[in-house]
Amino acid sequence: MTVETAATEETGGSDRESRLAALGVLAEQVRELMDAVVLTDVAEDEIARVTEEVAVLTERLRAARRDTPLQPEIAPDGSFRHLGNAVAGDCNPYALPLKAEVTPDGVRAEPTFRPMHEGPPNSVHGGVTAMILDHLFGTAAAAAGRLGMTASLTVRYRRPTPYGRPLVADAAVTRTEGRKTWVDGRIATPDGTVLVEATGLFITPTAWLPASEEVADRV
Ligand SMILES: CCCCC/C=C\C/C=C\C/C=C\C/C=C\CCCC(=O)SCCNC(=O)CCNC(=O)[C@H](O)C(C)(C)COP(=O)(O)OP(=O)(O)OC[C@H]1O[C@@H](n2cnc3c(N)ncnc32)[C@H](O)[C@@H]1OP(=O)(O)O
Repeated sequence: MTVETAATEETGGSDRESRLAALGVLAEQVRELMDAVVLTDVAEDEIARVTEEVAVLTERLRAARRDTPLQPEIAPDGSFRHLGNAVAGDCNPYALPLKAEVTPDGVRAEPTFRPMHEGPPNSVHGGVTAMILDHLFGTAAAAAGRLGMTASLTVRYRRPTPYGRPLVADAAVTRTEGRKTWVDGRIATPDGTVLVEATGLFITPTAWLPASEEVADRV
């Protein structure tokens, strides 16, 4: 696997960056739209009118399209980014997007879930929290120079996870063996009450071994 480097200033990189920033703003607006859909209580005829308008906007965006979402790349500032990713991608409305920071122990994030992530009444779907931990764990492995695919993820749900308020998530590599990397982590409230905890096994595909070293310092 190779990770492309985003275009430089000389090759029109700033135009591309400006477009990507605009796409990020659009994606965030669509997240607002998704929450508005799950919470709306407007009348049926208004729902029908809004649906028509959204259909028109969908066709406008389809006027020019790529074959895939934006792929992993090295940003102009040298950091790794995957703007089309379903968890961390700024340009993917499905993404939270998760912002992970590397710490001396592993990685850390402050996710805030949204009403659209509803699972059990008034709390976040367990598949969504598992997905966030999966990605955070992959980031911890990558930051340790061990970029991998999830081979298994064991999740323990301790308390219902609320949406609408900032939580704390962290992850750290606990063991390595050849191409295998084990990661532990959790999502908790800011005062330390554990909501979800998990253990993951990540395996570095042989083809990813060179990219693994390249990406480590850029996470
Ligand atoms: C995803 C983003 C990629 C972008 C990368 C670019 C830059 C990244 C920078 C930062 C990244 C930040 C975060 C994102 C990273 C990841 C987070 C999201 C991760 C995902 O969302 S990812 C999707 C779900 N994931 C899959 O879609 C995997 C499908 N699967 C496979 O692709 C293969 O299955 C694979 C590669 C797992 C193994 O394939 P392989 O051929 O390399 O392995 P092989 O068979 O040789 O086995 C070698 C040894 O592992 C043992 N072993 C194998 N599988 C095992 C299992 N499941 N459980 C327990 N042990 C297992 C064997 O028993 C043997 O053990 P032993 O050596 O002891 O005998």
